[in-house]
Amino acid sequence: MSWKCASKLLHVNYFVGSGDTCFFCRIYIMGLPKFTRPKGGHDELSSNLYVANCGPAVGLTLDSIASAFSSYGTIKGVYPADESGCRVIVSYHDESSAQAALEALNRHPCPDLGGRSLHIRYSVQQPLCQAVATDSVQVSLGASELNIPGIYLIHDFVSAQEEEQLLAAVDARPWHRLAKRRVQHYGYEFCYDIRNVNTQQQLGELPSFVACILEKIPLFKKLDEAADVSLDQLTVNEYPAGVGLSPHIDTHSAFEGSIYSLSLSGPCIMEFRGYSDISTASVGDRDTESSDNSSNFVRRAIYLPPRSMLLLSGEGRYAWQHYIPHHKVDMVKDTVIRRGSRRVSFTFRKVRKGPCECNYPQFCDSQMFSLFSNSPRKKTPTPTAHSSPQSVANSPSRRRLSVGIRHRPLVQFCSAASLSLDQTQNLSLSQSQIEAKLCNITSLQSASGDVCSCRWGERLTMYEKRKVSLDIVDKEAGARNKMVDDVMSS
Ligand SMILES: O=C(O)CCC(=O)C(=O)O
Ligand SMILES: [Fe+2]
Repeated sequence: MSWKCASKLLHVNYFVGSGDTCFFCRIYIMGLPKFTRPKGGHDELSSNLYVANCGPAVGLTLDSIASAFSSYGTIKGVYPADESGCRVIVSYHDESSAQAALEALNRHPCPDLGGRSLHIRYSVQQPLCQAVATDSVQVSLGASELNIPGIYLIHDFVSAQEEEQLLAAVDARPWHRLAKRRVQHYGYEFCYDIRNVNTQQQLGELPSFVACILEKIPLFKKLDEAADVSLDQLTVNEYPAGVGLSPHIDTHSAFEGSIYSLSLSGPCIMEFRGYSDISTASVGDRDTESSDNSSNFVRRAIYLPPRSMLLLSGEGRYAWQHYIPHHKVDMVKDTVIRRGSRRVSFTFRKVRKGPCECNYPQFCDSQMFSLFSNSPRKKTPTPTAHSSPQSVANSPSRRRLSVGIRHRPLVQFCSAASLSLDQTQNLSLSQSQIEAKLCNITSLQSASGDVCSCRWGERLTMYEKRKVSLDIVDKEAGARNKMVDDVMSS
């Protein structure tokens, strides 16, 4: 029996049975039901057997196992029970065959399987709906089906041989361990605490082993006008099987428009979360690891097979969060896939030298300030909700009052000014002093252009939660304007 690989009809017939690994994708295709590991000491009679000490990892092919067990009845199939390679499910048409096999083979050396002693129990079938995450969203196989402006996917961007060489190259270099995954940085280091790069410290050119990828980036030129920018930052992520990535938008001020992400070794589902009404979203919502107001979001998902290259640009890059659900099993169309191996991604970006001037100021850390200033506004998507930041900014009585800047500028500010967070309380600085301290936050400006005081108040305790605000309050305007605050925190 052969099964079709879910990676888009390309790898047909590389499965000899359900549960095998696709030669190309290294994913398990589970076209048939999943079985639970039997619990407790009392096995319930079943037509399915859970057989331990048996499988490809101990030198037994699925075919040889099927042949040995077929002496006791007609077999429906033999499937890996998990990713170990040494536990399988043998499924019979009837319970009596399973019972006969269990009695004959359990804990006895099995001559047809090299004398190996098997540990056999009855196994129960798990309903398909339990095998797949229940919160799943329909997964697209291509970018046009995904239908998010600015997101493109090219399959087979690198060859299998290039993939092997790329993996060998990074595996020969030191990994930096994060909580759930390992990373390597080239060009510039990406600092996860401030979600930005340290532009003062260049690590060097991108390594020569990625030349084969950089050469092909202009292939995207037809799709994305920014495709010929010279990319200078690379983050390599290694995700163990089933490990994902939290929702985020890559910091606007850190990187220029286009972001390229090459998937290697294993597949994943990447999900995207956009606001159903983009105008009501704000910069504070860029990173929502803990909050999940799902009714405001539109969710989409795309299947990223190994060797595919994803491009995030335009709206998809600036206004949609992307993330990888922590799933070991996903549903792609009507096929259940299991993430059976690590996934290694190469994410290429171009470090931004000036402020971001995108058309999505709601999500832009460079432009957050100007939402509240008198300066002429750039073209932005028209807001409709009357309580949106834009409408506040455009209302004369609300101008020149307050600005909220999240997390990264505050940390940058404190470290540049050699201040502890406590010292920022009631600190008085001129606008130019602040600008100078804030390094590359060149868009920072006071609405009135006067002396500002950096106030640091009740939100200090939220610092740990990365939701901190630095409020730069125009002194002339006096106390913070409550309405602006309300909008900021809504
Ligand atoms: O692993 C990936 O493909 C995405 C990585 C990513 O989004 C990031 O590093 O910001
Ligand atoms: Fe990202």
